[in-house]
Amino acid sequence: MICYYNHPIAKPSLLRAQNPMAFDLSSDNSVFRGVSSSPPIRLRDLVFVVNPRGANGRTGKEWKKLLPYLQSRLGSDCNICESLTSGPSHAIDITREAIREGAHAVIAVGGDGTLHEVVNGFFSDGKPVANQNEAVYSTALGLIPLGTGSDFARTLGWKNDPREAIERIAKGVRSRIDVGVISREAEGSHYFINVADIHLSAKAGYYASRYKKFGNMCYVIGALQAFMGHRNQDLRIKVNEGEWQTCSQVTALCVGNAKYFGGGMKITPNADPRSGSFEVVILQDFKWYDFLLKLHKLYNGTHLSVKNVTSRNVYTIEVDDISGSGSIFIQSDGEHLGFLPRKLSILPAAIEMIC
Ligand SMILES: Nc1ncnc2c1ncn2[C@@H]1O[C@H](COP(=O)(O)OP(=O)(O)OP(=O)(O)O)[C@@H](O)[C@H]1O
Repeated sequence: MICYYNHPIAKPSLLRAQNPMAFDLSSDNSVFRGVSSSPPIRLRDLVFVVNPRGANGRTGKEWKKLLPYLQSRLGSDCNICESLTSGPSHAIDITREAIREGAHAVIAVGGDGTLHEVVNGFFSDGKPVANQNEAVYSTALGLIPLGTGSDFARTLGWKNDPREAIERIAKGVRSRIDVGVISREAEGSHYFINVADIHLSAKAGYYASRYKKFGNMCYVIGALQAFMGHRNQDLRIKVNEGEWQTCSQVTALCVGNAKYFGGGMKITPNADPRSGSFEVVILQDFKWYDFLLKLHKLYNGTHLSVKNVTSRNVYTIEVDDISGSGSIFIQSDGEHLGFLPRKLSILPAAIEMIC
């Protein structure tokens, strides 16, 4: 059965079974019982958070076509709740509400931006969102990749095939997946599942978001625009709570929980979201022509052997903008987070994901 969940503020009651002929809602909100004398049937509540505007509207169209298949494949075991997002950040609210109501899984349907918002919805005020039904299970994250870039799916080796994604959801196998927690002075925590990055790449991402109608080319256009007026900056970093060290003339600093950003650029090729650590790749003293000459290496992940590119495996990293310029862009999974404050730290956290 399908329940529709299209309100700006998610309505808890819509998580329940809707067909009284088939199911009788028990006093226990989390259990649906058959009306016959058969033993209790536990249906999994799956909340699909769909960005109808993802991939220039393709996500919404594909989702409509997919829904009958989803219903036939999962409908006998699951309550399928569809929730269409109405705009940026809505997926965060829907996810928090669904977790509080005891959903078994919240499934992001769209691109990396939607996935990023759903991941952020797993947390609130710096803590994991708690299920208010005191259920013994925790809510898992799921993904049907239907966006422009699908960078996270790429890291896990998943094809952009929604039916394959539905098979994964049907099997329901869960794994622990890392997420990065960004903490800034005077700001709440922010979470990423792909890559958090600082300076040129973040500025490029900011401009790229204006050219989404050009598909993956938007990232190249954004990068070229970002180089205009760009200046490399000295930064200090502290990894694994060790000593502060200066990194001179930083072009970009990328913290990878997963391997890709920018629609297929393999920026942190050794990152693994199941490892409990991040790969930090730092590009130093790059000129605009270095970027053009080495672009293909950034895409295929062979840039680590290039001069002025370093990579290290870290558990935590702190970044200090010693210039105090306040003009260094930061982004988290492609979301523009403003400018680097004097201090920023990145730590690991984890959630369960249907893999
Ligand atoms: N109804 C909506 N209208 C406009 N924007 C929306 C709506 N719902 C969500 N969004 C925003 O759209 C952004 C991009 O969505 P999404 O990631 O699904 O697609 P994409 O940009 O095509 O894919 P990718 O991020 O993989 O490149 C999200 O970060 C979200 O803030």
